[in-house]
Amino acid sequence: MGQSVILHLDQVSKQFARQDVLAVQNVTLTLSQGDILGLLGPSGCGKTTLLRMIAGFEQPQSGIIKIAEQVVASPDRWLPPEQRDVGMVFQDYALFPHLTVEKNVAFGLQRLKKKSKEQVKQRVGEALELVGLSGLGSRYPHELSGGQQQRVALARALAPRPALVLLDEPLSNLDVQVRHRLRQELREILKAAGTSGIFVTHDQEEALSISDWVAVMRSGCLEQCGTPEEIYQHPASRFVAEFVTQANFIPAQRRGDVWETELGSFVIDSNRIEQTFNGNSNNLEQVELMVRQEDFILQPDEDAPVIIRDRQFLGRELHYSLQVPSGREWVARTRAGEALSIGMRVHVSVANNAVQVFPANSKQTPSNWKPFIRAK
Ligand SMILES: Nc1ncnc2c1ncn2[C@@H]1O[C@H](COP(=O)(O)OP(=O)(O)OP(=O)(O)O)[C@@H](O)[C@H]1O
Repeated sequence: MGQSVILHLDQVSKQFARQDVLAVQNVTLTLSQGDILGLLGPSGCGKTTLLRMIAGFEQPQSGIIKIAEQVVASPDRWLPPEQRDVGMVFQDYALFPHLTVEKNVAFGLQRLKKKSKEQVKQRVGEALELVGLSGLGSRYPHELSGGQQQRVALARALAPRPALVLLDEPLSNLDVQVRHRLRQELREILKAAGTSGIFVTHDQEEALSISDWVAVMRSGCLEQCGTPEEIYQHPASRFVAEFVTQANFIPAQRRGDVWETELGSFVIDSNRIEQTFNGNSNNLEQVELMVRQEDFILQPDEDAPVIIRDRQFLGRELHYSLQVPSGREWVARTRAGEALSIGMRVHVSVANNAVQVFPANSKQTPSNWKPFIRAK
């Protein structure tokens, strides 16, 4: 990460009243100045609760939260949201309908004392320019598109130049094209402002494309935190692999140094397997090999046992559902070119033998387990 630390969470937990399980459990993480963190995970995993604790809308049961070196929540200290130097952007924009764009943005500056009218005007102008809305200051929210309204919300959060901007599913109310465009803009705006940001999403692609760091949550816990590339290429658990990469898992049986699968055999160096399973691989007979959708290579072959059950055309890509003799279904993704027909038999191989080994049939990955990547 960069230099100075903007946010530090130490063992932060939260349990809501009348709930048996913790909504957030012992989360520890650090974010550096200027970095963007995506909080990713399925519905109910605790993303919003964690964000709200950082913002000051929820109080943790235990743990410490520091923003820009200042303790904002701990067992004996609590700062309300307005004293935390954070900006917040909500999913539904939360603009004041009766105020113009300028006044909405200026509202964010109210808590900054000793600002003259001119200074407020200048800050509002700068914030609107940053989000590309100069010239629209006298409009009302209902005179703007959804994407423009969300940019006003972003300008309002950025105008006071907070240490940190927190965004709760900021793009999820927008239609897909605007969402894709604003994704890139959001990153550029935060980078141009030099502001650190944390945004919550359950959209893998969104998290990977906007963030410098991605934190994947599961049942209140942090399952993995890393760069988008690390998360995608080296998922630390089967949960992350399934949630982020939507990879295929193929059972493999040991025959000496060779692992046999429905796809054929893979030679995997036994030292690496030892490392992967922390020296507990002696009696290991079965594993699962993870193959990412884009690493499958499909070739028409009348004698092959794999059949194309379905095909989806997605513009630049084709998605194939593959039916294999065991009854499992795999998914392959190829660049759109000559499409293979539904019902066709195909020989399936793996590009560069890029498989990753996971414990067999284990949705619950042991905590001391490290993934093994076959060299590409
Ligand atoms: N105010 C509350 N009172 C009681 N339980 C709550 C409250 N807010 C959230 N929860 C529970 O805490 C857990 C985590 O919720 P949270 O909203 O943080 O999840 P999330 O990952 O943001 O989900 P989503 O993506 O659906 O918004 C859930 O089980 C939820 O039902």
